[in-house]
Amino acid sequence: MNNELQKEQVRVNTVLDLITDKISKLTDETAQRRNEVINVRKNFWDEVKVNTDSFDDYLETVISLRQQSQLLAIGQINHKQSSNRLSALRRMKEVPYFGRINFTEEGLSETERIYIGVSTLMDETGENILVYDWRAPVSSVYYDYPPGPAEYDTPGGKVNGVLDQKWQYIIRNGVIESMFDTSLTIGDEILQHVLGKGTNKHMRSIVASIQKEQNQIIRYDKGRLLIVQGAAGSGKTSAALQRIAYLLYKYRNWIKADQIILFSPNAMFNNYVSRVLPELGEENMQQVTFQEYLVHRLSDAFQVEDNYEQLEYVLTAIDDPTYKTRTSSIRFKASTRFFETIKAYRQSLELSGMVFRGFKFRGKPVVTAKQIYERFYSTDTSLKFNNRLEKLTEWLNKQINEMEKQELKKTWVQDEIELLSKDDYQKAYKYLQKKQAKEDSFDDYEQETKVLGRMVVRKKLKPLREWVRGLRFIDIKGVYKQLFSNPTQIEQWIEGDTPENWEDICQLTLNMLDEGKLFYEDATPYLLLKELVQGFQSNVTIKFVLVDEAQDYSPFQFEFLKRLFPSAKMTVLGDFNQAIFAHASEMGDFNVLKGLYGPNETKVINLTRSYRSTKPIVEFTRRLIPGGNLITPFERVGDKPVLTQLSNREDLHSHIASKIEDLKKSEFNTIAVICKSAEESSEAYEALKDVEGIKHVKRNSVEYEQGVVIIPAYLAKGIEFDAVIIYDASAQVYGDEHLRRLFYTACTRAMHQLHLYSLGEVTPFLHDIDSEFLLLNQTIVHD
Ligand SMILES: Nc1ncnc2c1ncn2[C@@H]1O[C@H](COP(=O)(O)OP(=O)(O)OP(=O)(O)O)[C@@H](O)[C@H]1O
Repeated sequence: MNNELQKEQVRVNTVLDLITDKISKLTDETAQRRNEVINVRKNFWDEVKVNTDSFDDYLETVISLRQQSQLLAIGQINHKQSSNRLSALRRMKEVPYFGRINFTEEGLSETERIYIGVSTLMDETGENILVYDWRAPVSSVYYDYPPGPAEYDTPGGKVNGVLDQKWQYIIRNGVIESMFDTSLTIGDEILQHVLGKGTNKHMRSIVASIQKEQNQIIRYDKGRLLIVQGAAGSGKTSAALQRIAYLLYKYRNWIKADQIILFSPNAMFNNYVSRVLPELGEENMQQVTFQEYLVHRLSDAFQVEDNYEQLEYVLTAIDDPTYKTRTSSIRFKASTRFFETIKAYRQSLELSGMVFRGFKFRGKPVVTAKQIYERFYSTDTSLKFNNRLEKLTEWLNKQINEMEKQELKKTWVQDEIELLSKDDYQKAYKYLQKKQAKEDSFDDYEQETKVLGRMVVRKKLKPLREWVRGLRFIDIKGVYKQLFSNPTQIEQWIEGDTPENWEDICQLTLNMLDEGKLFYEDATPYLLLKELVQGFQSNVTIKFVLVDEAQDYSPFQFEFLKRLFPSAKMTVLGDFNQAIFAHASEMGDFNVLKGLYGPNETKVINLTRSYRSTKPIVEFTRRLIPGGNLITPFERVGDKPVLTQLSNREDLHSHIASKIEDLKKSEFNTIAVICKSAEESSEAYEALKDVEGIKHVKRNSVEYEQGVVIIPAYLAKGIEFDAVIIYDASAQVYGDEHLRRLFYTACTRAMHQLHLYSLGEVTPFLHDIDSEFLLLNQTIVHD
């Protein structure tokens, strides 16, 4: 052991002793606080005197209740703080820190050694920092600078200085396994160390090896919108999660984890990333999929198609007679042009065209749709649309009031009074007693009948009033349908030409709506139109929104998110080379998004270095896409991808099965057989189900499975596997140019090994790839 290492080990030992000591004290303290909370809970009602006889007694009861609740809340906060601190110390006991900088602040003569770890650690006096949290302002120097002049931002302004040395440590169980002077060594040993290992069941934090450009993403907090465009495996998701941890640290007094929301592609991905924040000592943010939100808002009116159902259709239903119509419809309905059309359509509703529903009471019309229409369009058009709707609501309520008076006189009311329950009579009696106290005299019987009658009628009218309050008299489905009911009328709202196959699109849409179904491509436009008409629902408590796999969202959906979260800053992360949905061509890059909050509020960061896969895999995958030469592989050795061409399905399955067995022997944690679609996955599973432990991942799978899985490419998005087998890379399966990005997405899931199989002629995507980058296992016929 060299001298420097020995000295550093001594420091590690001292720090660990201190941590052990703190853990032991804090364990007692936490237990004590826990007992305090339990005691308050147990004795809660003993300390509260419940007495509501007089107003003073009531007041006293409320005060003592409030005091007890406060005591409980304080106890719970104290307990949570000490138990959080305890978990942080326990984490530090394994790895107290991972980095160090020697930094000399301008104007000071002394060079300070700043050690960086997952959390702050003070010495016994509480005055000196032994370890700085990775999110502390000074820690950014570690991630941002090579030795030389350096600076960092603090709330009080910039601090300048000189970074003399930068060290990285690998500490396991309290022992320094290795330490590197990163200013001297070439390459990044920590990265090599981390990336060389196999996959984990859950994504891990990258705190010890955040790269400079990733650090920019993590710490950016200026404009409303941060756009991250990054190659496959460049650490977009990792940086997004570190960013959340950073925001929770920086704004710890202002925001809580549930004020941050991450939009992710599916439930399995949620499960895959669920450990990163707890590992960093933070609570998880809210995680949702856009689909979940759509279902939440629309499922009482429609059966909403799922985004993967739509994709599966696009991938497999080529022979369907309406295929062309449907795909044009998907592209058009996701476009900015359709968004503008909807806005223009909504504008036209100011003058005419709203669709209303009349309503009946006891089988007789109260107001007809025609009357509502006439009333609405007789209001002053200079008023705002929603004010006009308010006025209409008032008018409708008046109609109900009028009717209430008329109904009171009718015989059905008497019949209903007789059917009233004891409780109802009691209520009427109490009401009358109160009234009697105010008024000198009245006719008991007559009054009672009136009160009971009103009670009956009001109860019956309640649903109607709620109906009006919920603006259900607006037939939103009818308003949306109207947009498609006459194919030529779109000309008045659309800019430029009518979309391709428009007449057929209209018919297809109407058919679906009549069946009570909403295609995925219709869901956001429908919801947007609904909100443009009825007023927007918004959530102002959310302060940060992060959208991962953002290339799969349409500009429409972003517009929607912006309106839904008006107080939030947005981070959008994506890669257009992995845009796999049929509407993808509508947004070839994120430039459209610059208009969302305006260029001054928008920052774009590009990530071009790919960390997930070994160098030979990246050398291959980057050749699959245009502009792939801009992607730089991280220097990690490995085997070249291999292509095996087979002429019949039995051979294909036996080769894949034996490859899986070989890979299992290499002790890889995760091996994925990636298919084009769910349909192909089912086929592959049927043929390979005898492979021991093989699992079939479907749309509704929640757990990210280890071992061997068969999975459609679109579900494998965002996650990674030690070894990937492309089930069938033939021209038959990946013949169409629009599948290039899906194919690229599938191949880029591999960390260490990539094996491609092809049944017959190979996909044209591989034709131009030199055998230097893709080893051929069998003879391939090149065109
Ligand atoms: N700075 C880093 N240090 C260590 N590992 C890293 C770093 N950056 C990325 N990685 C690793 O690279 C892999 C890919 O990262 P991640 O999934 O975040 O990339 P991505 O850009 O979201 O990929 P994709 O778009 O393909 O889903 C992960 O295993 C991650 O841990």
